[in-house]
Amino acid sequence: MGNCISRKEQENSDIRMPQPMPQSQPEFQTQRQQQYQAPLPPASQQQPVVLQKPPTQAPAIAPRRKQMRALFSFEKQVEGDLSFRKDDILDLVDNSDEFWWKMRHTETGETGYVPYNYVQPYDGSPTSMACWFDVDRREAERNLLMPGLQEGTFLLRPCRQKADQAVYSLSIRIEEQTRNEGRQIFVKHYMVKPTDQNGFYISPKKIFASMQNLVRHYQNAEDGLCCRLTVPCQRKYVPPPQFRDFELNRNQLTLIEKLGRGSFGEVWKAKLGRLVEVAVKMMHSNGQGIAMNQQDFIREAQTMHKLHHPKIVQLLGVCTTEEPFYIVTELMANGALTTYLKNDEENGRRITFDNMLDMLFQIADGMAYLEEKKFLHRDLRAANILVGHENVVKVSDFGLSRFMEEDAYDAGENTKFPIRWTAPEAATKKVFTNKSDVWSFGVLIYEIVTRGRIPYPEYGNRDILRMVSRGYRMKNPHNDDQGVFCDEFLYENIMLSCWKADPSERPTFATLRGIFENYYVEKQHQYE
Ligand SMILES: Nc1ncnc2c1ncn2[C@@H]1O[C@H](COP(=O)(O)OP(=O)(O)OP(=O)(O)O)[C@@H](O)[C@H]1O
Repeated sequence: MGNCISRKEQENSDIRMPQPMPQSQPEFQTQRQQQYQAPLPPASQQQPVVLQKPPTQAPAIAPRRKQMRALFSFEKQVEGDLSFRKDDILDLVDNSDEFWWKMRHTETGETGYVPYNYVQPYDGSPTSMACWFDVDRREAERNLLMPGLQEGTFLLRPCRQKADQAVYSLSIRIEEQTRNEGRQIFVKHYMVKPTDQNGFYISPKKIFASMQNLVRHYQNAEDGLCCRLTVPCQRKYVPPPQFRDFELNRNQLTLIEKLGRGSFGEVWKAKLGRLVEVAVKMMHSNGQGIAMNQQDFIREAQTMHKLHHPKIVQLLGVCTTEEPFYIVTELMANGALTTYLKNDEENGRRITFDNMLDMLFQIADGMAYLEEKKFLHRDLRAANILVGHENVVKVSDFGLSRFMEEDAYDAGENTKFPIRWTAPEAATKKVFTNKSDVWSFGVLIYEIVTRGRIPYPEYGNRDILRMVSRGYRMKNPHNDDQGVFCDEFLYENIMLSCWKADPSERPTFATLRGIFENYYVEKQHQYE
């Protein structure tokens, strides 16, 4: 896990006093080649503007209209969309819709809709820089710890602790040779603060007139940072575009490969148009334990379509004009977490305890979003968590269990009802709340730390409900002989609190997210 320095440590960083330096290039440039792709000038010409008082006048060339730069290529899906290539510059025409912005291509003059998360501002602000990522600390670390990146790879992101101010964090990949553990890779974070005159600084002794100048300076010289900045972090994975039409045309889908089968039917990898890879879940409205009224299904899917969070699998659209219905979602490269965890065992255990904590943070983050939206999952377990690249995990299949037939809730041996994951009040009285989801989250922790073991391994379905209702709880699965690590804090303070008999005594997902975000700090605090 990355090494996160505290603010105090950061402020104590050895950032040296500035030397007088010549002025650098103007801050705002209209040519994107100049601003984003120009090779750096020789080191001698790359000195930063070092100013005690940055100039208050406006940038040399003020933007005439709001322009955006394309982060990824996009191919139009339906009439009215606008196709573009990565790095194209687009004029913003109308952003009144949350997800689809009307834009004009600056080269072709064509106008159309583009997904809002495929573009970034192109106005010289920090959020328009190639190194800008709109992510939190953990996500920054995940991006920077990917294999194959060079030391000094960096990104700029909002500082969550100071969300109300224009404070940023600069996150940098560090590699260090240690005596015992060989080469260690971690991430350091520096707070970048604004001055009253639109300048920025890491150390108040060295102030820059713009974020671009600050970054350029630390690309040239370490100057008190833990290492010199090298290259901006690459955006490796293209986010799924939100389709404008909720009802998709199934003729536009090309099924490629069967990925698996669940209670609702088969799941296929498919292409929508030429560019976008998706997953298609095929569902029959009746039979095999499913009782689905088309109108209910569409209504539920419409609600799910409006949920957007980096840690929940995005529902992109549906095909409901004929059977089987299709649910089209974002494709997750590594499939279900259960299989991913079990394969890890076979592959010689590459997922560390820190990786597991990181997964738990991501899941708690996604669930905290659903909690905030007052949406119940009802079937939270490792089989319904999907894995993307590099241990990215997302919550999937939320809300779908509503379409299971009532008798599927009988706790028989062969039932589809996930009795091992379900809170007693939900299993016995059908009272599903965010707190019953929290119970399931506690069981999911067990699955993760044991790398996919079935919960309550020694008991059959019928016994579990009876025993749990009488107060039985799974023991701490920590067992050195079997290679299971689960520390006391995780078991006592988190798993057992998720399994409190009284739902109101269980933590919220927002609390759980906070605990996993700062796990070691929270743990230390607990034992002080
Ligand atoms: N979006 C996706 N991206 C990649 N693979 C997926 C995706 N959705 C499902 N899969 C694959 O298809 C399999 C079946 O998924 P599905 O959600 O239908 O069933 P399940 O969750 O395993 O079981 P159940 O339906 O009982 O909850 C998964 O195990 C996973 O491997």
